Amino acid sequence: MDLLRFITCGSVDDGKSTLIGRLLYDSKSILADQLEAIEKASKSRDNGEVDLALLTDGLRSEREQGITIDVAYRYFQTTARKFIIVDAPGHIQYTRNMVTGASNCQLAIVLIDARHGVVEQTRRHSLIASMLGIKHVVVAVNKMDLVDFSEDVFANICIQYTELAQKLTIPDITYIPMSALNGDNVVDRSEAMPWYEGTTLLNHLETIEINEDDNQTLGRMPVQLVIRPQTAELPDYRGYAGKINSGSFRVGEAVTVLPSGESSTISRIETNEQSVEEAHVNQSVILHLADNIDISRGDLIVPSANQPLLSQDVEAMLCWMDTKSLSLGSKYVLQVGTSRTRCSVRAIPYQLNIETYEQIEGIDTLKLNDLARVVLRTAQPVAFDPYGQNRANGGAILIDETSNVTVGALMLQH
Ligand SMILES: Nc1nc2c(ncn2[C@@H]2O[C@H](COP(=O)(O)OP(=O)(O)OP(=O)(O)O)[C@@H](O)[C@H]2O)c(=O)[nH]1
Repeated sequence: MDLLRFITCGSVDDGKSTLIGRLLYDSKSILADQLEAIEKASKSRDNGEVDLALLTDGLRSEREQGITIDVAYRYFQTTARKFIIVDAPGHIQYTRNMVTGASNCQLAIVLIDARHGVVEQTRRHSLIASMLGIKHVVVAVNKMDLVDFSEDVFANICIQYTELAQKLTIPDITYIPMSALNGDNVVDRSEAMPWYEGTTLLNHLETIEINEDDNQTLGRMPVQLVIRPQTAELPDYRGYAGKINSGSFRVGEAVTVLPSGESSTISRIETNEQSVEEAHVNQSVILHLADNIDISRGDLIVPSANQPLLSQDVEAMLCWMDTKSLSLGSKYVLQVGTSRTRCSVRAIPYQLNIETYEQIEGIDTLKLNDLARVVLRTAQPVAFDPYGQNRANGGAILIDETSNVTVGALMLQH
């Protein structure tokens, strides 16, 4: 059964927690004891109805403050698919959490309160989803019950969003009018909106085609470990273990090891202690090469016929995640896959205004949650693909050398 990982984002009070609760409740993914606990907790509230947001608001501090403060993950499953919900908080200061949560999602649900239409947060979340290469966005127009289930209100919001999306790169956008509170169009079709001919949210999540999103053509395997037992039984054993990030590899294929550029052919592929002829994306394998070449952790094995970029000058979109600002000229460690190298920030061509998408030039420092284009110079050449072509080998992080803290997320470009 395949897995869909999606993120939910919206402003505070758009109904994110209620929507997730409704999805779990109506798809019968809640355990009986959880339900009982929620029913009890709800009774002490105003009207005694089951408060679905309680299901979702897992963190104690969240309940104390009444807002979501960190990324939370929830799992559920239907007969069609397994799901991981990444629940990102709505607050402006938590852009970095959304970047963290969304980086490996295939789909984003952008919640819009039908009464308010597209707001600042809609622009911000959509920009981040687009930057992170999320191909599928569901615009969930929620609280339709508060606008009399009006088709006009829904249509206007679709127009507003389409306009915004023209400045972004989101290939697939689906609009669904719903009421998370009442359950309209979440799992069950709404009777209150007969004018809506589309599918329900859950049905959309269950049926959307995602397999083609994984990059099938660019074989990339970052070496995690060189295995050389050098025991009496296995005197010559030498394998390179790692997880295939994208594409596939087969026995007999000519490969190149980066950054050294040395070449060989694959002589054997092991997975689960079996030899296989071919291995694919997301499989953990041990590759054996016909020639003895110098390979260590952090190297990237790629097909000789289809190599990534290799450069010491790297451009990227950056989300700055540290409370300490970034300034021009600062030095960090750049990590791509398993490879690490030192780098300095050579230039900040522009910062992105997250609401208007304008490029602001002449910037020399970046604050927490800022998004900007940066130019880095690295100590060692870095092997990478442009993020837009291959998320798996085009995403990177910046690490502060002294604290070892991740301070930035990068989408590498040409
Ligand atoms: N009328 C109506 N109210 C809704 C609907 N969905 C959510 N609400 C209400 O809106 C309020 C906010 O809902 P939440 O689910 O807590 O909002 P949220 O977006 O998760 O907020 P945070 O997680 O704190 O960022 C609650 O009072 C919900 O009952 C809806 O479809 N219709």
